[in-house]
Amino acid sequence: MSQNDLAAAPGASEGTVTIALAGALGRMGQALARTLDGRTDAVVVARFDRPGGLVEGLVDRDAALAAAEVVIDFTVPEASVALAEAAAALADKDGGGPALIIGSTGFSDEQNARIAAAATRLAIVKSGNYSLGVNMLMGLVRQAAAALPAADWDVEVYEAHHRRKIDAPSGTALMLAQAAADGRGVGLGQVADRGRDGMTGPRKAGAIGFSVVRGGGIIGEHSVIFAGEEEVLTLSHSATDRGLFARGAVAAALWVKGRPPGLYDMQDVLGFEN
Ligand SMILES: NC(=O)C1=CN([C@@H]2O[C@H](COP(=O)(O)OP(=O)(O)OC[C@H]3O[C@@H](n4cnc5c(N)ncnc54)[C@H](OP(=O)(O)O)[C@@H]3O)[C@@H](O)[C@H]2O)C=CC1
Ligand SMILES: O=C(O)C1=N[C@H](C(=O)O)C[C@H](O)C1
Repeated sequence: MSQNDLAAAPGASEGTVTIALAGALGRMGQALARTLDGRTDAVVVARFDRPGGLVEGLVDRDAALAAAEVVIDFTVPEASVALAEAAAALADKDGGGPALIIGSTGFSDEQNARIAAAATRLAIVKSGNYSLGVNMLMGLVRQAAAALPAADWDVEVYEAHHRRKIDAPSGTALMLAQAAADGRGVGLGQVADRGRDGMTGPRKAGAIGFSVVRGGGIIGEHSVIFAGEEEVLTLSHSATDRGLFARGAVAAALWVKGRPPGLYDMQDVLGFEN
């Protein structure tokens, strides 16, 4: 498929954001295709997935980068980093190239740094969760963590996902823990307790603990538990359909078009104060 064919995709027009889907064959790629089906404000002009093997309707990554104004990427960390660096190279070459919406999770610190470097050259929105509810929950968690003294209230983050998820804790759990750490004015790296097993001894003062469940088809459950000696406050979110994340990612794609280079998140898209 040539760039001209792509530009002539049904529904594409001046007031439309043209979108390429990375990870098109995956669960989120398919949810995005369903969400975008029939829309005229955001139109899919290219789809791609893991290289190798010809699948009808897919193009290669570089053709997709050349064709779209925004790439929505729900894949794996190494693919997202490679995509960001390829898009940054295009931006360097002729000031063109698409903006990115990155939904993948499970990044290492080194991978996050490479995406941040790419974002000095193009606009990237990156979030571990594109739902309105989770982004609202982050503010509530920050507020509760700031108000409840760490000496009396222990923070635990619980998450549950389907049996096919490959990273843990989830990107959302890490974002919620970060919000709690921000509320307390501490570094998450210093207080995170990511695995308990055996004779652990008593709970470390000030720790933010994680619990991870994997099973069946659970779409995404998250709770932040504030446990006091005589009362427990739990702030929770349940996702019941992946279309939720897809709609949020499309809203981010509409928002990012024409933005200057920078690393944005869903809080920026929603206009929430950080
Ligand atoms: N931020 C958010 O709101 C959300 C984030 N996610 C995250 O999105 C990611 C994807 O989730 P999900 O759709 O469930 O996972 P899937 O495994 O169903 O889909 C990922 C797809 O990406 C493909 N892929 C792998 N490598 C490449 C590559 N180099 N180039 C292009 N495509 C590639 C995979 O191919 P193959 O199967 O051959 O490996 C697969 O088709 C996960 O990290 C998940 O945690 C999920 C939901 C919401
Ligand atoms: O892998 C998933 O499915 C999901 N991943 C994201 C995460 O890691 O937080 C978001 C959502 O919970 C679904």
